[in-house]
Amino acid sequence: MMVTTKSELNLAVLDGGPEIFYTVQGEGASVGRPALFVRTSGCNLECSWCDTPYTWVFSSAKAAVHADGQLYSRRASQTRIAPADLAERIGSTGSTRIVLTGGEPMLQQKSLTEMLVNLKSTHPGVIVEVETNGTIEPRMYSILGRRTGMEVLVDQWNVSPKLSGARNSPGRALNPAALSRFGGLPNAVFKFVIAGEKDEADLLRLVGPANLGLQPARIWIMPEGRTPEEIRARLPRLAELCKVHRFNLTTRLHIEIWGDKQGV
Ligand SMILES: Nc1nc2[nH]cc(C(=O)O)c2c(=O)[nH]1
Ligand code: SF4
Ligand SMILES: [Mg+2]
Repeated sequence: MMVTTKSELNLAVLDGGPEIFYTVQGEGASVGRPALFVRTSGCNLECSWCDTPYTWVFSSAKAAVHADGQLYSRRASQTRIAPADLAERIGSTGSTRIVLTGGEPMLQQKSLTEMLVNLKSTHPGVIVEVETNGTIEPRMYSILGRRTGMEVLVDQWNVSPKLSGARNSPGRALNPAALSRFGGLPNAVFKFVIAGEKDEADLLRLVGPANLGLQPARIWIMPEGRTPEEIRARLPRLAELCKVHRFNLTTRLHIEIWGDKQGV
């Protein structure tokens, strides 16, 4: 049975409709895998190097903290869709791998839970990945008399805690309770954007035994950069860091292929 409620999802806009696009996963543990991306709008962080500012820079105060300094119109940048309608749209593409990203998708986890209950009931084989900044823990909800939530519906969590190079206000980017919760999920992998040497030190402290105590095999490190040149310039140093600490290295494959474009 379809779940229908009034809680609509807020998605980013691409070509006048919701931002849904078929591409290859460009980052992290599933890099290179074909997948349908769905981009939610809205974020609880304000990363200076964010490559999707059109999902959250809707005030001049926010424009002032982003590297581009550009202000976006909320009206033009957001569109609403019912969870059941989104599930229908995703299902009709025949895609077998879905990546929910943002913005921060976990801000809308109740509506996404409804969407996924619908999608997985009609298309049980689809694999769902979520890109999250790791500040918001998954919760359980009662839907059609069943307890369910993202924790049971998501196949792979790509958790990307933000380090000091992202320049969020102190204490905001790292939620220790949420991070240790994700750390305890067997299907969560971690992806760290490295924007400079300070981020390398932050990373070693955060993943080390005194903090998260993450196994290096679950950690991917990725260069910050919105051009192929920036990414290539940073990769050699990150490769050495991976060799020393046994982290995994990821490029930003979609940037290398298509550049910094929306919908790829
Ligand atoms: N191809 C591609 N791979 C991605 N992996 C994570 C992305 C994101 O924006 O979260 C992303 C994206 O925007 N495009
Ligand atoms: S958490 Fe992600 S979407 Fe939000 S500001 Fe940072 S990079 Fe952008
Ligand atoms: Mg992206």
